[in-house]
Amino acid sequence: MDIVSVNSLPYEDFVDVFGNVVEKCPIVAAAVWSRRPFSSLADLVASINDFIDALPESGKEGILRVHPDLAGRDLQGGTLTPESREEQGQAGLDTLTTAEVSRMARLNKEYKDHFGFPFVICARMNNKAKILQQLEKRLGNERAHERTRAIDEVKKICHLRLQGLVVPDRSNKL
Ligand SMILES: NC(=O)N[C@H]1NC(=O)NC1=O
Repeated sequence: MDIVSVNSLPYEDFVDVFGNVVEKCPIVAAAVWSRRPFSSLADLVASINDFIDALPESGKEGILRVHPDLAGRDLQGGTLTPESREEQGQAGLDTLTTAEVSRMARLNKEYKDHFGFPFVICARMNNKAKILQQLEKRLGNERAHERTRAIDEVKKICHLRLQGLVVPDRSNKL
């Protein structure tokens, strides 16, 4: 879809198409619809990022809390969103050894117990080794810093999901 078509979508269709660019947060798409027309894909990305940045810290933590664990119960039970399933698969999280699954589960729990939200990282920009390494490293961060770090990852995931939905603008190709 090009940006002209994006701008012509009624809000119901806009939310159907973009409702999961931020995992399980269709309210983000519903909110930014009123910021149309978008001049480009980059403008749509910026509008979503601005909306997220303007949320209170509790809202940002809410966004983090609806993310599924990496290599967690939803992956094993087949209840991930299609987007998350694809991303976790690309990072190799669906082919972990039993020992790796246990290690991931232990670290995910430790992280969640410590921060009160799940560990979030853009799986497609990483692989299982890097994800485990980052999980251990970020456990040592101060809470406010880590919340910002995790929201930055949400933005990266969102950007890649949007790139899969909106064709680049013609002006960018010239
Ligand atoms: N917990 C977590 O990071 N989940 C997300 N990461 C990603 O790339 N897709 C997700 O669902």
